[in-house]
Amino acid sequence: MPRFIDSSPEPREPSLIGVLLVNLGTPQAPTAAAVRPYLRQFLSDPRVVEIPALFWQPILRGLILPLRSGASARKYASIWGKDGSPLRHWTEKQAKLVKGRLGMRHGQTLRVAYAMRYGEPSIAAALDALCEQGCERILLVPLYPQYAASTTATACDAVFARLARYRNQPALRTLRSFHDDAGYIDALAQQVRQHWQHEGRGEHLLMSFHGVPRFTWEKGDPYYLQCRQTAAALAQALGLPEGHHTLAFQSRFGRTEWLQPYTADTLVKLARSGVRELDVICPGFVADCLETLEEIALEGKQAFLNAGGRTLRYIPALNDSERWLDALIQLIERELAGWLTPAAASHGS
Ligand SMILES: C=CC1=C(C)c2cc3[nH]c(cc4nc(cc5[nH]c(cc1n2)c(C)c5CCC(=O)O)C(CCC(=O)O)=C4C)c(C)c3C=C
Ligand SMILES: [Fe+2]
Ligand SMILES: [Fe+2]
Repeated sequence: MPRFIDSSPEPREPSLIGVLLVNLGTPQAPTAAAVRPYLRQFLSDPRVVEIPALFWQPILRGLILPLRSGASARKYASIWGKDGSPLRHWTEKQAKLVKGRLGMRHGQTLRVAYAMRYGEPSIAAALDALCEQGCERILLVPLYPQYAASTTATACDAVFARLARYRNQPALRTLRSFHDDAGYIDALAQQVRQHWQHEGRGEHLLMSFHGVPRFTWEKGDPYYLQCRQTAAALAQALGLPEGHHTLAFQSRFGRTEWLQPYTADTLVKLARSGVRELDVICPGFVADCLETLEEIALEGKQAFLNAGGRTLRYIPALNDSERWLDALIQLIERELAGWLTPAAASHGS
């Protein structure tokens, strides 16, 4: 690989804008052989596991990967659809819908692509393709409502690292977070109301976010604060009184303390405190994935029932819902503002 990626000297289509949607990534198949390289890439990211590689790599390769790959693959198998991984399916669909909607308004000037931070399609390949098509301005949209170094920042890192190899770099903007965006909160509230209307309403709403180690908050990561702000805004939008909603953090990994309260403990506590019918939403995931469909809708439900609960209804992620697409388009157009008008207008026709 050359130090710099040189583009050909002929002029291309003038100044297009590229929108790159990025989500976490997923294995190619629900098998140990496919989960292993995915987990290796994911858990070797120093933004995700903040232990010096010298200590961590032997543990990861000698212990974690051999033990976890098979177990994780079985979990993936339980949620794998006819379209493969739900996370990939929904992300691809979101990109297609964004492309269609933005295309109607700015088709001449915009290109839309999606990529995964770990696995395929890679950020490097998607970025190269956008620049090959003539995009001289790129908007990066990490699909994480709440900013975390382990998600948003590492997606940006991967884009910056690829651009570091370019001779002729595009201009770049990044969407930092949208945890308190009115359109996003409205889309979540609508998702809950629709669920209440069609599936019935539980006595209590649990809002479960993916956890991160507690020390990341102490070191300045705004993730904890932003999750609390999202939860408060959603409870307010739904008019939920105090005592009828709870915030918790799921998916703990490793031995260090993570953000509390833990979702697993909270499910048991709620059941023991007499809640019989529980609704659960995971506002930090804009696409359904292993962590929602398996950890909450299957495992979490079982834990709640075992502790005395009667029903746990999982409220699907925003996926391809109308209001979420509206909100996403609005977020993108707001970020693109100075680029689209009047500059885009002069290229458009
Ligand atoms: C939504 C935000 C996410 C944050 C923050 C996050 C932090 C984080 N995750 C791990 C470890 C694992 N996460 C895994 C799956 C997974 N994580 C997210 C999102 C966030 N992670 C998603 C969307 C998914 C699902 C992917 C899919 O294919 O559906 C996994 C893999 C599955 C497993 O083996 O359990 C691990 C491992 C850490 C350590 C971390 C913060 C430090
Ligand atoms: Fe995760
Ligand atoms: Fe998990």
